[in-house]
Amino acid sequence: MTATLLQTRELTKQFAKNDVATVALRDFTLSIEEGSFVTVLGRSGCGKSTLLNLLAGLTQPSKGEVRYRDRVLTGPDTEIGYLTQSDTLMPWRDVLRNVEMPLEIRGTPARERRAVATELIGRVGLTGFEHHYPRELSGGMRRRTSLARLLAGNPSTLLMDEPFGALDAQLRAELQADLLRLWHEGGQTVVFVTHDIEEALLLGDRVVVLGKIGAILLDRPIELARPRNADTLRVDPEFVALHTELAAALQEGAR
Ligand SMILES: Nc1ncnc2c1ncn2[C@@H]1O[C@H](COP(=O)(O)OP(=O)(O)OP(=O)(O)O)[C@@H](O)[C@H]1O
Repeated sequence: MTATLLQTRELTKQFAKNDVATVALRDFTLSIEEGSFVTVLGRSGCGKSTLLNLLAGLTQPSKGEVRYRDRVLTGPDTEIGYLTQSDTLMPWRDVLRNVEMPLEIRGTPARERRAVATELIGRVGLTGFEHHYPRELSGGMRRRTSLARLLAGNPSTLLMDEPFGALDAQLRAELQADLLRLWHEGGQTVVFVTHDIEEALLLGDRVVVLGKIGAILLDRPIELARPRNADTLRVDPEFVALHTELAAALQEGAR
């Protein structure tokens, strides 16, 4: 039996700016099982990034709580890794030293952190680029470096906010495949935010569709066989039916 790892209870987040209040998320309740790959699908502005920031412990809820391994999350946790939409690589550090960062923070001895970082750089396909700086890399290579840095912290949970959104279709497909392989090898729990239906179906064990202020419009297990190949899936009747169902839910949420 799988255990619940991450749980939100009536999570609400309200922002105030110039005396105007915006509710980004209201009474959001969700349980995520350990080792699962959950994709969160929703249109722009529905509260996806707000949700991930709360799950990462980076912001505190206005109401409700996030529980991680059955304790209330009150701040960032080294077990929870977060890959944001934008690049947060240190421009003055080369690939190797960027990937070493989480290990450095933890006080891992230099020799060991070099070995771990070098291995991870290999796993994301960047061997040979250890001494390149972020400005000398393509967008896809920067994302791979960010992924390696995320894994260097050895988190058991990966929160990913549209991590491949800005990449061309081919690169995106490559990184999706890399991520699935790394997840398969590592067994982490993944919460992956996207606004792309195909991406949600290609990656997830379960798709949660959000409407306005984080209302759950649909929470659907995805039983498509793995490994999933985008080209063959597109003509798979089960995939087509799921795509139609998710598109309808998204449309409903826009009303
Ligand atoms: N720091 C903030 N201050 C004020 N309002 C905010 C803040 N962060 C988010 N919001 C508001 O909360 C709502 C949800 O924003 P959020 O970034 O979570 O949406 P999203 O679904 O991630 O959007 P996108 O897909 O475009 O990234 C929006 O109306 C946004 O303007």
